[in-house]
Amino acid sequence: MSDNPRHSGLAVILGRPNVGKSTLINALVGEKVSIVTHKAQTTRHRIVGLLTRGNTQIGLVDTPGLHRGGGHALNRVMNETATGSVDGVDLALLVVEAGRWRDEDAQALSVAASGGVPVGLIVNKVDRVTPREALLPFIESVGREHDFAFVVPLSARREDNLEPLVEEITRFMPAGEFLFDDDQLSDRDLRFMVAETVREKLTLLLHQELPYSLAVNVDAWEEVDGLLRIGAVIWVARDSQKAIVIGSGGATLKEVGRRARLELARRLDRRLHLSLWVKVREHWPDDEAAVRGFGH
Ligand SMILES: Nc1nc2c(ncn2[C@@H]2O[C@H](COP(=O)(O)OP(=O)(O)OP(=O)(O)O)[C@@H](O)[C@H]2O)c(=O)[nH]1
Repeated sequence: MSDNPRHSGLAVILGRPNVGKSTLINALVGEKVSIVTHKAQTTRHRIVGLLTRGNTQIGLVDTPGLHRGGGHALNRVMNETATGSVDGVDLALLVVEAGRWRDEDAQALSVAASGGVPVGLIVNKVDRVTPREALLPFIESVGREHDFAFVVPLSARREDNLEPLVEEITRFMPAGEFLFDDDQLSDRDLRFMVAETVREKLTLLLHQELPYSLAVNVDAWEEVDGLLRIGAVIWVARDSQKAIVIGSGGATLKEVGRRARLELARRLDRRLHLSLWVKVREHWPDDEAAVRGFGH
């Protein structure tokens, strides 16, 4: 038995879109908790992934990417979510892309620093930089932007150099009982996980044509004799998008349902039936009430 006291806390992950935040969280937690695609703006929700190592439990808070401009209500809500997510955490982690520092990175840094907590710098995608020494001038120049608590260069995609990051984060977790159950991977409920899985399959299948203006809402959930029946609505903004989501002869929607069902049956470890409907709600990304109603 160890007498070491437990430590538990929250680390928020910030960074402009596409720097690899979701990939990093997935690599750290070792389970898919957030969707990853090649497109920016896929992470719209605040997500907590949990990492428990020995006596320390780290809650990772994901944020939507920080967007400039914010003409759409959707962007505004996303920026507010990102800004609010630094409140009440123990550590902020700023993720940047090796060799690329942009205005949006500076913006993300100012959000990270606004909480008054230590900010650690993560330089991701180092696999793209050869030779490795070419990284040093970049790290030095970004280091001048803020008094960072630490700097860890890594590759989230290749899961390279993650351990030093976990050690650094661990140093900033305050003493205290675990905030979450040991085996809990995500604080989001199962319905949310189902909605995200459906949205992910749609995003992957419709890559070029995909409207960002797409949301998934689980509205039926019933378990009878070991069979889980789930119903979900895919909301789109226009009739033309509805046609794209359904596909010729319903093929696209059917394939989305098939892929989502297979993955969910495996993850939830039970038999399930998934029904999907497509509904139109015009211009929902411009409608702040609708955006909030969808849980952003
Ligand atoms: N080469 C390389 N690519 C990476 C690495 N980490 C992530 N990527 C890629 O970068 C792209 C964006 O990754 P995401 O994890 O979706 O980025 P994000 O910061 O969560 O993006 P938003 O959801 O838009 O905020 C994906 O194509 C990833 O595969 C890495 O270490 N090396």
